[in-house]
Amino acid sequence: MEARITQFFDRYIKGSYFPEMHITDIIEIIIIAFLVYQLMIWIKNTKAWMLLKGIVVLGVFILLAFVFQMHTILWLAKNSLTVLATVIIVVFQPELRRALEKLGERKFIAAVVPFESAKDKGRFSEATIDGIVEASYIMGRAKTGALIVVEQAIKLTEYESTGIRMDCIVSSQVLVNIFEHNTPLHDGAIIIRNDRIVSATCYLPLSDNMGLSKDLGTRHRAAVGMSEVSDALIIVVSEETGYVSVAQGGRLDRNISKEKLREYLEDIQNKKSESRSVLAKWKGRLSHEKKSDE
Ligand SMILES: Nc1ncnc2c1ncn2[C@@H]1O[C@H](COP(=O)(O)OP(=O)(O)OP(=O)(O)O)[C@@H](O)[C@H]1O
Repeated sequence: MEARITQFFDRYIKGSYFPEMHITDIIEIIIIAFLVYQLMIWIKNTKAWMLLKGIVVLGVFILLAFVFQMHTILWLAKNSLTVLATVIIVVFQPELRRALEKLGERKFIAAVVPFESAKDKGRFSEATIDGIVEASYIMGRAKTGALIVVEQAIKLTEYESTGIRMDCIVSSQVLVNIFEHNTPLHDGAIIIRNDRIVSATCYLPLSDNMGLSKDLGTRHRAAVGMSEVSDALIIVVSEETGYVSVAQGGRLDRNISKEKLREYLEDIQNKKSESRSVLAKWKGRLSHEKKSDE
C-alpha cells in the first residue's frame, strides 16, 4: 500500500511544478476571481450574453478551419479581429458606459472616498415615500397607468430634458393628478430627484431584454430599460391590471405589495443617508483634528 502511494506521488506529484505563493498572489487571485465573476454576471444580464454565444460559435468555426487548414478563412479571421473589437465597443457602448458608471456609483465610491457624497445635499424624506406609496396604490386601484423614476446617484439630466420641466414637492395628490387620463402631463414618465418632481412626460429608453414577458407593453419595457442604463428605481403602475411593479438593475419585480414598495424606497433612502452620515463623520473628524492642532 505504502509503496503504491509513494509510486503515485513519484509519478504525479513529485514532477509537478508548484510555484512559490505569496500573500499578494492570493490577493491577486481573489481580485481576478471577483472581476471574472462580475464580468460573467454583467454578460448574463445584458445582450452581451447573445454576443458571447455568437463568439463561441465563431470560435468553433475558426477552430475547425484551423484543424482542416483552411487558409483563406484563417486569414480573414485574423484580419477582421481589430474590426470586430471596434464593432463590439460601438454596439455595446451603452452597456460599457453603464458598467463604468456602476464603478463610480456612490455606494462603491463612498466606502473608499467618503467626500464623494458632498454633492448630495437633497433629502429623500418619509413624506416623499408616503406620497409615492399612497399614490401608486390609489392609481393601481383606479387602473391609471403611471411611470415614476426615482433618481439615485446617476444624474438623469439627459432624460429629464426629454420632458416638461417641473419643480414640485412630491405628494400623493400631485402624483395622482399628473397621471390622470387626458391631462397634458400624464403621458410618459416623471423623474423624482430627492423630494421634488423635476420633470414630467419624459421619454425613457426601451429595454431589448428578450426575457421579459410578452404580455408586458412599452411602459414596462421603458421602466426596465431605464433601470438598465442607470441606478434609478422605477415604479410602474399598469393601466391594464392595476399592478404596481418595480424595476431596478435591469430586473422587474411585478405586482408587489404596498409594504414591499415601501421597503424598496426605504432601501434607497437609507443608502442616501448612509453616505451622508459617512460625510458627516468625516467632516466631524476633520474639524476635531483641526481643533486639536490649534
Ligand atoms: N419609452 C417610453 N418612455 C416613457 N413612457 C413610455 C414609453 N413608452 C411607453 N410609455 C408610456 O406607456 C404608455 C403605453 O403603455 P403600454 O400599454 O404600451 O404599456 P404596458 O407595459 O402594457 O402598460 P399597461 O399595463 O399600463 O398597459 C404610453 O402611453 C406612455 O405613457
